[in-house]
Amino acid sequence: MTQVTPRDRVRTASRLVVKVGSSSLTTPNGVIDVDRVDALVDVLAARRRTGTQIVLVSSGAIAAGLGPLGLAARPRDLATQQAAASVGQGVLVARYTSSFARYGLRVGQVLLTADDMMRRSHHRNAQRTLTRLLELGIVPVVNENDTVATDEIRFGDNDRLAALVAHLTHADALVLLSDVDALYSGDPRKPESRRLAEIRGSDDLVGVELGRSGAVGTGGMITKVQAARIATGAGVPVVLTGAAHAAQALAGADIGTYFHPGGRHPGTRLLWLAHATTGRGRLHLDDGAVDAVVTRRKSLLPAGVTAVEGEFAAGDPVDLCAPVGAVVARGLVNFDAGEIPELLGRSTRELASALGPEYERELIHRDDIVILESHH
Ligand SMILES: Nc1ncnc2c1ncn2[C@@H]1O[C@H](COP(=O)(O)OP(=O)(O)O)[C@@H](O)[C@H]1O
Ligand SMILES: N[C@@H](CCC(=O)OP(=O)(O)O)C(=O)O
Repeated sequence: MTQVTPRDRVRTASRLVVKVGSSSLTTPNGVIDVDRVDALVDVLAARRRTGTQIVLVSSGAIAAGLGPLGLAARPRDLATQQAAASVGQGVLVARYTSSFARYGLRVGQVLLTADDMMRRSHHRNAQRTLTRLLELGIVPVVNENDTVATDEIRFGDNDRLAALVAHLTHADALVLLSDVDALYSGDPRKPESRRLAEIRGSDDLVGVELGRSGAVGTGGMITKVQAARIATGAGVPVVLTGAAHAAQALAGADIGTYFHPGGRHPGTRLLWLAHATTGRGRLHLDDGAVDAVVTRRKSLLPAGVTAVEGEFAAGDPVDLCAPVGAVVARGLVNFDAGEIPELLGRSTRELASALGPEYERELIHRDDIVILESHH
């Protein structure tokens, strides 16, 4: 009898998100490595044939645009990166389209921004589209919408985006494929570094050296571990391994690193906010407001705010600080920074009668607040 292992959750998953990094898809001179794309698609198509729904989160737009644009290395400036992504994304999706067509499968391109993951209305939109594509038997090929993303709002790496997509689509598992075959205790090129086969929680990561990436990738191990935290925090197990081991990883073999899922906790739409962004400004709360927001999970009203710092626009993430100054929560604010001073300390009813009914809304809706980990 075969033993049941945690990795059976990957082997038996009926919905999988698979993320593949730039370094696994392109050659160092900035063109798509057709053989490696085909090898990956062979594995995904085989799994698709067993009925598993697959969302492919694929990086590589910028890397695949370098060759066509005659660029020797990944450009530093955002505009040229965006130009490269614009050229490369088309090439990449064309390649996936023909590679999946060998198996009679179709792909659908989905380009997402951080906003699409954060804001309620956009979030539902993305969710609806992805779910419909899967129902139609299509393989969604997801990437960040690099051409419109600015430095501030950009993910920059697809690891965290993939974790959010896994949560959004209620995937059973997330598979992160890279050019390294596992998470190691230190730089994998050093002989003393050991493969970490399983991570059960943050304690297992104490002392692990998370380094930067190679030539074409962006996040290195830091963003992969962050992605694993986001996904496991939403109850989704994660396997991290090399793209060359994709078949074994999907079959639940003891390869790479398996991150055990935690219990699902509410508010995971905002995991991005907690893990992957910083506040664009700060709101200082009085004790009553801290209690309302953190303990009673209420919306933040202007009456409990004593001061505002920073330049931000309605919809931006801001940090919520306790009177002693510690950041206790983060939320998506409903007003521009410049509008807030005249609202401070005033009740919503008072504001509505003085300024008009549109000022009766909360400063931050409770669904748009995430309590930072140390304050749970
Ligand atoms: N502790 C570690 N364990 C494994 N790999 C690590 C570690 N620290 C840094 N790395 C580096 O992270 C790289 C993978 O990240 P990245 O280049 O961003 O990949 P991708 O393009 O697949 O997203 C590996 O090539 C490896 O050299
Ligand atoms: N959206 C970008 C992803 C950037 C990137 O290099 O990501 P990754 O290889 O996953 O670290 C692209 O397609 O080029």
